[in-house]
Amino acid sequence: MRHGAPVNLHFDNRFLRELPGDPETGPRVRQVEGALWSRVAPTPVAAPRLLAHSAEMARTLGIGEAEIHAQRFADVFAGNALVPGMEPYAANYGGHQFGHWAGQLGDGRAISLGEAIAHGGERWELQLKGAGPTPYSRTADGRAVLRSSIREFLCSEAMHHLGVPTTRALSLVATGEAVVRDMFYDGHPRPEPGAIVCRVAPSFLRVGNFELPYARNDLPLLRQLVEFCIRRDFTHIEGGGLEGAGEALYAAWFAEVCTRTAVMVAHWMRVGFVHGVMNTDNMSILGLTIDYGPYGWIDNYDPDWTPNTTDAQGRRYRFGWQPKIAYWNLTRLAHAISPLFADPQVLNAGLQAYADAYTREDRDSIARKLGLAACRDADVELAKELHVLLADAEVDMTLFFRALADVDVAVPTLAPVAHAFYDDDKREASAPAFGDWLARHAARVREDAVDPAARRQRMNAANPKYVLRNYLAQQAIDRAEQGDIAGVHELLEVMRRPYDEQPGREAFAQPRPDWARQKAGCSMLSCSS
Ligand SMILES: Nc1ncnc2c1ncn2[C@@H]1O[C@H](COP(=O)(O)OP(=O)(O)OP(=O)(O)O)[C@@H](O)[C@H]1O
Ligand SMILES: [Mg+2]
Repeated sequence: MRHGAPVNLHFDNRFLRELPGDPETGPRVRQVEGALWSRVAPTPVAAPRLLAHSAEMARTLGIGEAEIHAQRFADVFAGNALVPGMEPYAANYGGHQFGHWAGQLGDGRAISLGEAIAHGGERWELQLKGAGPTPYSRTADGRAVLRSSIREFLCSEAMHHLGVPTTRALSLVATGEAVVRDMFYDGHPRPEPGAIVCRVAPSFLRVGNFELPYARNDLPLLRQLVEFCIRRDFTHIEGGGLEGAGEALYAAWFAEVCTRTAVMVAHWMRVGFVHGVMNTDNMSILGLTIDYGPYGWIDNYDPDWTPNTTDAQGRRYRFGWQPKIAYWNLTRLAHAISPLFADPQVLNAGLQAYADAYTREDRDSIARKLGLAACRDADVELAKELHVLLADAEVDMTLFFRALADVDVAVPTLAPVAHAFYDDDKREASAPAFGDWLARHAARVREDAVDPAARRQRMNAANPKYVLRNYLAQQAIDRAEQGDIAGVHELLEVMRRPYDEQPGREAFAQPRPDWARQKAGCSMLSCSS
């Protein structure tokens, strides 16, 4: 591995310094006990080539444009070279997958490079996804394919610009190597181009990091991790007069994890995002959206929809269940940390904080999406009735809410939202019901006596014009697989300003075309990535 300093970053690797690690280094697959991480270097790839980067993320890290376009940048973020201060490792975690305890999982293809300290002093962990085998790779290859890397790269940044708490993406690098995948697990493996995304977040700690020491009854390790997480990632709690307060501090921390998770999920529901694999190993302790695998975006409003074909049977991770699944995941975390409490009942306050925060955020979303000054109890019912109508009549969620601002509340009609319907017959059949709902909504809006321009602005800031529709991402992927990366750049550009009207870019704010209804990648995704 080559060393050098092309990319100017300063590292302070507290996770490695302050927490116990695995004495063995390298990728030999193994159970790792008594340790929270294992040193392992990325496996170099044949021909690193930068395909795309996030200008915002690079700026935040203090990486200049000239550095980005040097070959050295692609080498570093493909795992072929290290910047001084980088100390690659894989984290050790477990998880509940589809409701069942799965034992040790860990970073099987993610390799953290270190904790970069930005100019403002913020801490940003840099992590390569697809960087080669680690002790946690089990039977898999440690790699990622281009299609899934494009999806992770674009969605991380799209979510950020939508105001949804998320891990970020700095770069997308082609490896010049093929990766063999059986996309639908149907016995048809084929070679696909490989790629690596460099993800960025203040921390990649997950619920599963806490569950594993609990499952192994390693309480000292569990306590060390909780204390470290508070000290490093929740400094405001630590400084809040609870120093050394043990259980009270832990309980305050748990409640904040719960609150942040509620905020995150409420945003998902606001923008129509379906995560697809809400296993506890994919739940960030910081309340960030993590692991952009078989995720999808709601086209026609359907609370029962999941894009994940691996979950087609029970549809555990369907859109409408996300709030309760997140709650269940938090009960797993509560369980995991319960041995640290003389009376674990205190953790119920944290779970209650989840419920309260979700209700609060959801009501805030309702008010903003419907253009109301504040959400009253009756408005929650109004929103529920709308959801039923949208689902029954097969109406596009994004288009409908965006167009709702165009309905004249003095004389409400269906015309401004008519283009959001996928089916003409269903539109005709549901017109009276929608007419009735729009009339009641308009009457409710009039009660607020808010300036129409201000109301419109507020609605537009909650109802995005542009989301990363599944078929749009797939079109960019199809082009990229043919060697044309421009579609990825174009989508990234559009998704940088999702709430703005962007004249000339109307093609990105259309209903899902018919051909995309049942096409792989557009409505169905497996975990094969
Ligand atoms: N190609 C692979 N090689 C090795 N391990 C893998 C691979 N794909 C997934 N895993 C591992 O399988 C487990 C569950 O996979 P999941 O699909 O949730 O994660 P992921 O997409 O790889 O990563 P992340 O959660 O880091 O975004 C994790 O331990 C993950 O590291
Ligand atoms: Mg994962």
